[in-house]
Amino acid sequence: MQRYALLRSLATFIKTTKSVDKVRNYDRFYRTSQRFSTSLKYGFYFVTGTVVGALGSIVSYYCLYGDENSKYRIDNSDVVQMCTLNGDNNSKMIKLGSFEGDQASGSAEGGVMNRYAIADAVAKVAPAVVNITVTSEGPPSPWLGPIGPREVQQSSGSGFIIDPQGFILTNAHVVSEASHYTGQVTVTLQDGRAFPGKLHSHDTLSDLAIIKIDAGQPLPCAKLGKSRNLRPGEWVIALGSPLMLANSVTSGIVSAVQRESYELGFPGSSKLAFIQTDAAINVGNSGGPLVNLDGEVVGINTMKALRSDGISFALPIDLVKEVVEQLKLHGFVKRPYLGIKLLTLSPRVLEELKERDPHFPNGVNYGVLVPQVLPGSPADRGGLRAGDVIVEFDGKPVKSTREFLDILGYRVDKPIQVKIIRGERKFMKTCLKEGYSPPCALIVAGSDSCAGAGIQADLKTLLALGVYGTSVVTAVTAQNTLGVQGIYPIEPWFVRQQLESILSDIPITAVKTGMLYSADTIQELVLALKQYSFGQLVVDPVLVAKGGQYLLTEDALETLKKDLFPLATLITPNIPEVCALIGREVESLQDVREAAKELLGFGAKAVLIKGGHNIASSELDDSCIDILLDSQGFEVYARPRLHTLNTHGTGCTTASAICAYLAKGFALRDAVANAKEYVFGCMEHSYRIGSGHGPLNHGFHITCRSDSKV
Ligand SMILES: Nc1ncnc2c1ncn2[C@@H]1O[C@H](COP(=O)(O)OP(=O)(O)O)[C@@H](O)[C@H]1O
Ligand SMILES: Cc1ncc(COP(=O)(O)O)c(N)n1
Repeated sequence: MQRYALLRSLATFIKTTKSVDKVRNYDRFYRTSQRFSTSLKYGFYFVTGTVVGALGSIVSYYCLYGDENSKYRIDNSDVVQMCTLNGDNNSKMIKLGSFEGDQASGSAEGGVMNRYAIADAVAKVAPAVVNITVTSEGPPSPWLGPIGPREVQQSSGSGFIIDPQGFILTNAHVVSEASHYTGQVTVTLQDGRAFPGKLHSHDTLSDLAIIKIDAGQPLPCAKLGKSRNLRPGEWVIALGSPLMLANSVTSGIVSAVQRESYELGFPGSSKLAFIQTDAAINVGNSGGPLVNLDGEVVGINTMKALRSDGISFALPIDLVKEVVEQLKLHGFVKRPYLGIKLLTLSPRVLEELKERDPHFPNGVNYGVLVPQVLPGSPADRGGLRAGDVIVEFDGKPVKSTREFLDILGYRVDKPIQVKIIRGERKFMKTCLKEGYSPPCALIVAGSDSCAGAGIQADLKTLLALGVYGTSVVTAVTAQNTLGVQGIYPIEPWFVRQQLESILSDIPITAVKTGMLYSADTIQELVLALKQYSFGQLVVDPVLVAKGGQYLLTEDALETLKKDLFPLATLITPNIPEVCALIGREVESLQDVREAAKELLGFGAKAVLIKGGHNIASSELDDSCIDILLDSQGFEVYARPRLHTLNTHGTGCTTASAICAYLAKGFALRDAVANAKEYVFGCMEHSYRIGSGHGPLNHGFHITCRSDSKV
């Protein structure tokens, strides 16, 4: 009867608590996932929305050709044949891997699995597995508002003790969703003792959180194994509290060892690769351990696919260990940043590249291609260039982006040697692995007290697009949606002082200018730009506000054209500004094209004529057409005209959005296209504020609600 002993003791711990699911229910995000990955057959509920953020801009895959990692790695030879464990016959045994030591993989030669193999593994880890309940207040009653009683909400998930002093690991979503980290956490141990838990630290990107409890005595800990040793087909066990049933055990096999997050429809979070398992994982299992037959934790159960049985995902413990180390050290996770894009050179990709590009280096048989290096990034400073093929990273050969990312790891501020092939030559470069910091841009413009245009709009735009914005103020305006009531110019020498403060310290990769007000201020700006490196320059020649007030003195127009335009990557006049700059009217699209050619003559590399203002011609129908002229010729960007009064700051926002994309390393034409989409979204979701030309909604992707539409 021994085989049932553990099950009986487990049954005594099964408690029913009022609980809401905490396992990731992927169905809710099915549509979002589909947008990203049309090939996905299943719905997924992702770890957190923020996953698609910072890391994606750090090192991201070019998935044009797919990746060899995206193929299922299960291979028949890896799957161990099982016989049933039914009956009381101890002699019914199957051979399975020994999993001992630091071998890269278990082997069927090494050990024997008996009927208690799973129960024995469970016994080792079960005392460290906990149930986590979060109690929080629900939203205010729709009838009584803040004065009414609030419903008490409870949610529950799993976790496990990793330190005898009471540190417990779980998923961040177990403790965040219901409560935004403000609810009360209760941790119930396997023996039924319950303690209040405190959130020690969390990392939403990897969906991990550490909870601390004070039990007054050392607690049993789970032993952490190595996920890199896992093999498809290997037995694994999931422990936790599915559907409120605390101390539940399920088992299955590893279905895939490295299910990349982009395969699940989560682009950007390229560092995450999950263990896929068919062990039954249900709502409430989130944060619980996935364990090997040695009773060692190899993963954290994090999410499951709906519309299918037995497709669940766990965060690999090797990644978890690195995150936990940082969480314990700093309370947050510093992620290494190099600033490159990567493409695995699989045999198929190599063949295609060699066919397409006669200059592709002959000697390359494997490696990772660098299609883009972000300007000013650690990789750029280390000497990496677009087109390089990385063949060795930190002394280890690299054949895929996954191998590259695994070597990159989580530690920052460490120099790392990169062996590359460039053309027919091999080079060794050293890059410093730095913590991620966003690209930095500088805005030189006037302040708009109404905050729809000027410096305020520009900074909001940069923030919304993931760029760190700095500012030099040229003038302060008293302004609202009806017009500009007053202008207080900043002395040019003080504009210069602001410029020096920023350009001498912050690594600026793009500058945008708006209202410059006077010729003297333009001169100071030109001098500073000639003295410091600043990347790309977008000049929005702000001449007149929407209400008709002049934002540039008359004598400054010539200085703008003669001295500033020649330094510009792009100038972005609207139609009235074009007329003022070339001294004649434009009435048709043909006129606009002619004007663009003339404006390019002032020395900027490109000109974008913005089409928010109607021109006399009926050619435009009901569209807003912007026309770009650069060294490659004309490019047209068209969008339907939105019938809204909220156009305060459209020009500033367009130029600063282009500046943001340039700072992020986008090519000019892509920067313009993306900026146009962003401004359209800001306008489409703008609020009705003020009684004149209302501002845009620069944070529409954060605040967007159906009632926010005008
Ligand atoms: N009503 C509108 N509907 C859609 N897009 C618009 C509208 N008004 C302006 N835009 C777009 O906003 C950007 C800024 O253009 P514009 O309004 O001409 O600049 P400015 O604010 O300098 O006058 C352009 O991309 C333009 O096409
Ligand atoms: C300080 C300042 N700078 C620029 C503008 C132009 O605004 P728009 O983008 O609507 O042309 C403005 N109204 N105020």
